[in-house]
Amino acid sequence: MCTRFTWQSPPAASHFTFNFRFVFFLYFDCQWRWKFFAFSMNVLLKNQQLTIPKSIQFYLIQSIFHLNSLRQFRRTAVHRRARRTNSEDDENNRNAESDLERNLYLHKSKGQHLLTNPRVLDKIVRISRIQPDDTVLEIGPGTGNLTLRLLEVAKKVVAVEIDKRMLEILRKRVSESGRQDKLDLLCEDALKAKFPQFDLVVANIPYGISSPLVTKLVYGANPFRSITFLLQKEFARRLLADPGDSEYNRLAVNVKLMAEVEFVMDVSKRDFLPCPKVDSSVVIIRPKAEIPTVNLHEWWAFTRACFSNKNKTMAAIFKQKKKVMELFRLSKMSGSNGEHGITSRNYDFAAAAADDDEAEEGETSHEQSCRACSCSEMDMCSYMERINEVLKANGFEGKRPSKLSNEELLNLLSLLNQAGIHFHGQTRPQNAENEARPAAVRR
Ligand SMILES: C[S@@+](CC[C@H](N)C(=O)[O-])C[C@H]1O[C@@H](n2cnc3c(N)ncnc32)[C@H](O)[C@@H]1O
Repeated sequence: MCTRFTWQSPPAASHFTFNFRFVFFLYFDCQWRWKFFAFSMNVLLKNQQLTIPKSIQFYLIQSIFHLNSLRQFRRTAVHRRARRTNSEDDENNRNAESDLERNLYLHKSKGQHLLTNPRVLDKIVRISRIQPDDTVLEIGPGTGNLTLRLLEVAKKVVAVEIDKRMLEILRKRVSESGRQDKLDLLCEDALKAKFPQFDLVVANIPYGISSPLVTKLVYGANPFRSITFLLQKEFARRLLADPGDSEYNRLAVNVKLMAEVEFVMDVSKRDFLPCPKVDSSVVIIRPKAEIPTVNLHEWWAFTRACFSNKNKTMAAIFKQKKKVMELFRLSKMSGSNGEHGITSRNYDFAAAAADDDEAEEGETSHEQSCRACSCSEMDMCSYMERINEVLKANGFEGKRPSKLSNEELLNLLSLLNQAGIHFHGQTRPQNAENEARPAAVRR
């Protein structure tokens, strides 16, 4: 049996529906969701045969006009604000933008959002306190909106850019300014490049490489005075987080060991071309005057173990058989790595940071650990027991990594090391000469 569907004409249009259609047409130049909303309301009210008093109809029409003009006003204001600057800035930005329109397709995958607000650019340069004899490292110069300003105040700028098309535009703009002798350009991936000596870093970086790049600089071999970075707002908040904050995480812990992070300002997404989906923040990272004496490989492995479950208690973290087995495997494995001579100089912390971002999502499987570990069940149990004894004896059992300060974490690591528990085989006493040394020094 089949049911026949017959179309029945809708009830005669009431006075209201006529007016509501008018409202619908007023919305015609608005976004699709408003159109959809107006259309659904029209159908709904028509089928219900509802009538709405004339005063409310009038009010509705008025609000739509009001909304439209507000939106228009906001668009104009943002546009005007982005352009408000002195004439030279205007000229430079216009040239770059017209170059872009003619030649460039901006790749979101490479984080190509150019900072166009001159007031923000000026402030970034001002707060970086660049001296006339400084060499500045800039990662991702793009078309050079920031580079041109850096060249005005620094002795030299070393710019590392992955996109050749950007470099062409940058070269052209810099030679027009007559400062090409002060600029060294490297067409490379900043994560793989070997940076020459520099005094400080100032950059609006591609947000996709924030974590390994910060790690590479803070744990790298180049001493620096400060790093001024424009970062995604959420990432900046994570860097700035303190123990107990919901954003507190392993990256903050590792960076805070070596450096201090200071918030400078938030930057609206409307200050970029093209406009990204997220807001940004400027932060300054300065190396600590005194860095605790700790083996960085050991610290790295320890914080990795703690922060993969940062809200569990320490006892719960180190009771997970899979986790402890993984630790035991790593400590054995890196013991053998010592023969290959991993030292702070050649250990790639940036690559490890990139790996860790993924590792926090999923760990090695139980079977993988067992296979790689090749240890007896008894060895493993005694390792686990020793960890738990130290936690209990020193009151760390019920504490959560996300609430512990770096001092407390350092203390716990030292207690565990004293009890013969190492998270990275290379750090055992016989390899003490491999002690990792931080590159960050205050100058
Ligand atoms: C957010 S844009 C900043 C552009 C410019 N500094 C500005 O503020 O207008 C990031 C720039 O970094 C470049 N970039 C992306 N990934 C990179 C990488 N791995 N190494 C070096 N540069 C990279 C992009 O091509 C782009 O020009």
